[in-house]
Amino acid sequence: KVMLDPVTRLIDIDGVCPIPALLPSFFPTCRDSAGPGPETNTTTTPYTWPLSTPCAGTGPDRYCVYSDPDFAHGHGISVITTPARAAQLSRSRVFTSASSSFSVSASFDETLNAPSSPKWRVQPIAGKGQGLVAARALRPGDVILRETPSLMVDYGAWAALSAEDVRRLQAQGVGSLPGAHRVGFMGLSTHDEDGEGEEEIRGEWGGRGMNMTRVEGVVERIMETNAFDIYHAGEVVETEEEEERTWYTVFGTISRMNHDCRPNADYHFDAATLTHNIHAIAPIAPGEEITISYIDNIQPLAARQSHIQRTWHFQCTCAQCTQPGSLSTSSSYRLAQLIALRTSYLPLLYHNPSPLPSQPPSISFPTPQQAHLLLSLTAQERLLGTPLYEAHALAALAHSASGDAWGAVREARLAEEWALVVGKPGDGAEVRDMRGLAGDPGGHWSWMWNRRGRIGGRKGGGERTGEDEE
Ligand SMILES: C[S@@+](CC[C@H](N)C(=O)[O-])C[C@H]1O[C@@H](n2cnc3c(N)ncnc32)[C@H](O)[C@@H]1O
Repeated sequence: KVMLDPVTRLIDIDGVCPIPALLPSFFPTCRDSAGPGPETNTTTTPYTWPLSTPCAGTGPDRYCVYSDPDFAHGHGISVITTPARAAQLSRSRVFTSASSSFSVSASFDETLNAPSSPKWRVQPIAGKGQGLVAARALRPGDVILRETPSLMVDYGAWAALSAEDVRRLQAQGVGSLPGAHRVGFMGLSTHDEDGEGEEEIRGEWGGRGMNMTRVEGVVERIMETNAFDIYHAGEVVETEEEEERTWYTVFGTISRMNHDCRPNADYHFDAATLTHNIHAIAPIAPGEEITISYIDNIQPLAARQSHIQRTWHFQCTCAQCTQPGSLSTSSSYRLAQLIALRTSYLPLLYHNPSPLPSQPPSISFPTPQQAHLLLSLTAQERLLGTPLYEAHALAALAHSASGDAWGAVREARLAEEWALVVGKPGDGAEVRDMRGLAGDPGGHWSWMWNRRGRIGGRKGGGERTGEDEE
């Protein structure tokens, strides 16, 4: 039974937890109807969502707000999803293992009236609203900021529910965050098409003076302006399809970071700790703005600008977008070549099922010359971080495939370095593969692949025969 309360406009499920988001302390017994999931190992303890209403929809299309105000040492989190997926999420390590609990690296600075840390602060940036600025010198690879989500919305909600229901659940999710977190969320930017600008709603949430329809609209625009797509948040899933599902996610402080087509920081989401991680990919001086790219920045100027305008409604004026005409033309020729090379050879790195193949793939390797052109174009375009890792990794494979051990070692070491700078795990597949190639080129799966390919696909690093000779 799902009912809409005519006064509160909230959904009442079976008369349980009628308005928990507004009065959490009055409903301490509200429990996730999905119940705790099975323990994944002996060191974990079952987890139940302290709050799990309101809901909308029925059957498999039933979506609820799951909230935990104590999550991440009192930072709090709200999640909108189905009971089944909430149960999958509640089985992940971050919820079941005390050692995985994480403290958000920001604290609130009363003088600045904004969150801050020894590494960064939030402050006004000319022409961009607020932004993040380095509080001290940062080097490539430094972790600048780690943060758990404020609100995560399962993309399935938009297919299953009406837009009004999604809006209502989103506002409820925000209402269930702890007070300071909620105020911070409501202060996030809502730059939208109508040029309405920022709106702030402070004060008593759900109080009589609060117009909930307006709040729902503001929360929706905050989501549109600030959300990241997160693929797989660590849920304990059973199928690959389930793992592919996406979360529309806002982070209280990371959402303050502005865009640059050639940013000095990059991000990656760590599902094991449910944290978004921001890393420096260039040296950043104290007082310099810390930026990320909102888009795939290896695109021509017009495509970058139209994506930014369409989604975030601002004209990108970063250095890359405002080069003098002749430099901009050169850049577009370079980008066209860069994109062609990446399209041909990047699948070599991201070959399924593992990020780097343990089985030699059927696709072709670049020649060392092509790989070095790709590296040079990447550097000429001032692309750092992931594109540079990818270019060095392809160059390492190209040298290895053609039997040049010294070139392979040099490029594999650089690829390993850039993989670590952008936050790829030290024991992850990408780093292990490059470390393995640098340590023992002759034992790597790619060694002499071009030669082996030419003599009929003989696999393995067996002894060379007369056939191998040129
Ligand atoms: C995710 S928010 C970033 C934080 C925001 N500046 C604030 O004050 O909270 C995205 C919005 O910031 C502004 N913004 C981000 N990058 C910008 C840039 N390079 N130039 C101008 N405005 C920018 C745009 O209004 C955009 O819609």
